Amino acid sequence: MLVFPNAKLNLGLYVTAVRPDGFRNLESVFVPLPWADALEVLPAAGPETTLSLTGIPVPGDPATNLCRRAYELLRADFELPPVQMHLHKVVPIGAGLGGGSADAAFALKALNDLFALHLPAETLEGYARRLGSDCAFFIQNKPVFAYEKGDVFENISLDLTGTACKVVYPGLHISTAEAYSRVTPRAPRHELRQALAQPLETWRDTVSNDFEDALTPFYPMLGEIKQALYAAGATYASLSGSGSAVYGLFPGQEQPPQLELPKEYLVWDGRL
Ligand SMILES: C[C@@](CO)(OP(=O)(O)O)[C@H](O)COP(=O)(O)OP(=O)(O)OC[C@H]1O[C@@H](n2ccc(N)nc2=O)[C@H](O)[C@@H]1O
Ligand SMILES: Nc1ncnc2c1ncn2[C@@H]1O[C@H](COP(=O)(O)OP(=O)(O)O)[C@@H](O)[C@H]1O
Repeated sequence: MLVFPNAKLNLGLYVTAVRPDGFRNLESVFVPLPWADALEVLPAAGPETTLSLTGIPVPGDPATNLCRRAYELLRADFELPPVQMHLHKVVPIGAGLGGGSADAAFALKALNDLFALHLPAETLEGYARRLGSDCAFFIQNKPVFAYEKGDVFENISLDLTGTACKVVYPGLHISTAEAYSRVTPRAPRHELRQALAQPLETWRDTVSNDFEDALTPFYPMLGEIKQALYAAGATYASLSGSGSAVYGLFPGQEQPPQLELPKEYLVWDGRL
């Protein structure tokens, strides 16, 4: 079975409180971004479960790769045969695009389908929450208002389908834990669902990401990319999640414009 774990963008992100478990409560809107890895999951030819990797190198021991952890989590509850998995990594890591979380969630969905476990979305979301705060979003993979740890969702009627978008990753791996440690929780600046219900032209003044304010003084390139996106005609631009990817939205355009950027930056151009 071949699946394509896609990334996500955060439209606005407020870090609102430290929780008793040490994690933070947040408020954000998550939308799928069609920049994707490729993940193949097959019954193993031999007795061992294996994971092979190509594409962007994934830091850490492959035994702790989130695809592998997704398999082990289900195997603890179901009689799964060994599998052979192959992940071709395309989405940059430590980018605020949720790429690792997507791999984990798509691995759960692929195993559910491959072995006809018939687990409903809510059950898969429960497993996904155990692998990471962002993971559960990718089970249903549709725009949602996310709160608590970013793993509880409310449906929203926001349709950005077809909107031209440019995502710029400056090659800077910001760990999520480091990013959270730099943010002081505070009350949301605006009611996010109300702000996003207004025309996209107004978002620049009302929709913000607390990580952007906290991280830009340490990484000025984040502010420079955002300014370049606005100078190129973006209607809205922001850091995604805890960074370091910055995106611009160009509604009404066929494709986002070309930008002069350092050669080492990774850029995704497309439509949502
Ligand atoms: C910031 C966000 C916003 O969408 O995305 P990314 O920038 O990573 O894509 C998410 O909250 C990232 O979720 P995820 O990447 O799954 O984080 P986890 O693996 O659960 O946690 C990594 C670390 O981040 C911190 N953490 C994470 C989530 C949360 N609600 N509060 C936290 O304090 C904790 O220090 C934790 O040890
Ligand atoms: N399949 C995977 N893809 C990406 N990262 C993975 C994967 N499996 C485990 N990881 C670990 O997760 C970390 C990425 O997490 P994070 O900084 O939250 O990035 P992201 O922006 O992709 O959510 C990496 O440092 C890596 O060690």
